[in-house]
Amino acid sequence: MFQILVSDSMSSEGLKPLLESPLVNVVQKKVDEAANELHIFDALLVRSATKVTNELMKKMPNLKIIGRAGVGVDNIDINAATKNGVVVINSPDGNTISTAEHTFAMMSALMRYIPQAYVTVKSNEWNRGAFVGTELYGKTLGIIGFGRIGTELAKRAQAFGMDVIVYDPFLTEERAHEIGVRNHTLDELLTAADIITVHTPLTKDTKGLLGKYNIGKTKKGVYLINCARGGIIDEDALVHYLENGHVKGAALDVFVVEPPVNNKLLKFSNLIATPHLGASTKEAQLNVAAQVSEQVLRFLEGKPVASSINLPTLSKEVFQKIQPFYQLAKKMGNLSSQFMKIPVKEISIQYEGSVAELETSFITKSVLAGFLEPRVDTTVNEVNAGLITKERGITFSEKISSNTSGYENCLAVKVTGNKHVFEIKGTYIPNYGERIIGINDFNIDFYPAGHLLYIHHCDKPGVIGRVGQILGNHEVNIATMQVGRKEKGGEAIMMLAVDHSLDEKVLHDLKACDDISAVKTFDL
Ligand SMILES: NC(=O)c1ccc[n+]([C@@H]2O[C@H](COP(=O)([O-])OP(=O)(O)OC[C@H]3O[C@@H](n4cnc5c(N)ncnc54)[C@H](O)[C@@H]3O)[C@@H](O)[C@H]2O)c1
Ligand SMILES: O=C(O)CC[C@@H](O)C(=O)O
Repeated sequence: MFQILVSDSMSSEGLKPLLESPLVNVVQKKVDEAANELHIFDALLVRSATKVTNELMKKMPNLKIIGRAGVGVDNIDINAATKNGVVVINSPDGNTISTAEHTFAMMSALMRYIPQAYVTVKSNEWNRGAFVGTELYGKTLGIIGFGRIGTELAKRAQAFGMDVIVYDPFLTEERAHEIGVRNHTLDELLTAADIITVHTPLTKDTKGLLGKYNIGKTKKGVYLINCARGGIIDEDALVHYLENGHVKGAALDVFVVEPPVNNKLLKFSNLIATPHLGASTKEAQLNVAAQVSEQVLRFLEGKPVASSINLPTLSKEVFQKIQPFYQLAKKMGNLSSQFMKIPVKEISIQYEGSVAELETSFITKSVLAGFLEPRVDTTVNEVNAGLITKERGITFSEKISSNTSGYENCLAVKVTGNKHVFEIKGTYIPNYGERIIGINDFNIDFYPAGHLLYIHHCDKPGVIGRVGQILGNHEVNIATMQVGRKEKGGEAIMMLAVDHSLDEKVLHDLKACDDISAVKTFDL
């Protein structure tokens, strides 16, 4: 019989599939309370309170699967789970509606001073003049991050007669059109919206997305809402703009540190807050617990699971053969995504030579996982990449090519957006490693790892020297440098590996250089 530890509070209705199964025994205890019996458990079910660290996993040698009843897996050390051979699953859409509704409730409460007014009535005050609110009707709601929750929120706001504009660099026009919203640039949204709400994952691109500079571009009197992850709205910047009155009010369900300790934001009467309650409804808790219970049971019965976010489902032997290509594919997908920071409609992958004889569908999923990684909240892997790609309105295809590029094996990825196409080619050379051998029409040869700097320039004497000079002036050390061109004196590209990530000032100086038409950086 399998032993299951449920360490955070979960809906017992949702846990029914496990509680009623003759295959498993369910123990509902906090990890600390189960300290002496941790070694017996095959599965661990958590919400966000239990921190699943490598140390905890080491105390659970029988552990096979961790089920997260919710979306974010930031409380689980996924890398350690993968290394320890533990599958991690989550329930990506079980709490979407609840979180969208909570955001809507926060917006209404914010604009009508409901929490502030409630406190005064309970203190026997009757001060109607102090709480003159603002209608939602006719206001422009700016949604940053238009995934599952952003979409549900938009539908509700439209029903209230709000004008909804969105910013999501990965949203396709078709999908925006389907839901009846307009996708804008971030600057357009910031200057046009009366209320701005964020629904992105917390990534290196979204951390502090609404910081001092960007909030400074918003309308005076703007309202800001964060029911996604603490830190997407920079907390110090928000203090600054609440203090000077530029931001009229803010609503937060999430904080950088939870529970917040000595947080200056809490002193503002025009800031309303809830203790991470987005997913706290009976329905959401039932959904997420039921989804996770069913998947855990399937897994323990040896059946495939749908929402695994870390481990592949191949046999060890097959996996070993494709592992080098799997890593190359992931990096190529990731580079494509970083090159094309715009909506994408289609991804096609072409296989040539010996790689074409392997299990290419798995390598394709690895390209997709690498592509999605910078764009989504949960860890994407070969198990869920296809599904998430389709959910994002992106089609994908693979083809075996009879081309001969001169390499023993070659992988080509083509990413198509509305106006732009990006192509990248790679190969794996045994005992030598992964190489990127083509970018768009340029032949090049570099190792895809670390901090990379890409420059599109004119093939003229002195350009490479000026690049070296600028990097030197900024104390940036160049590890390697490769150049590719189509013809003498024409367009050319260079790819440099540098010792650390580059800041805006370096990029600014490079972009200001004559004969340089594009500069991009990548961290792999
Ligand atoms: N408060 C809560 O209790 C609660 C509950 C559920 C989810 N969440 C959080 O809400 C967030 C959104 O969840 P979801 O299920 O809608 O996720 P999702 O993955 O469906 O949507 C996220 C969207 O953000 C977009 N995005 C990524 N990077 C971006 C960027 N730099 N700029 C603009 N958009 C960007 C993606 O394209 C995607 O469309 C997550 O952080 C999740 O953890 C909070
Ligand atoms: O467990 C919770 O209530 C929080 C869930 C939420 O933040 C999520 O990411 O799904």
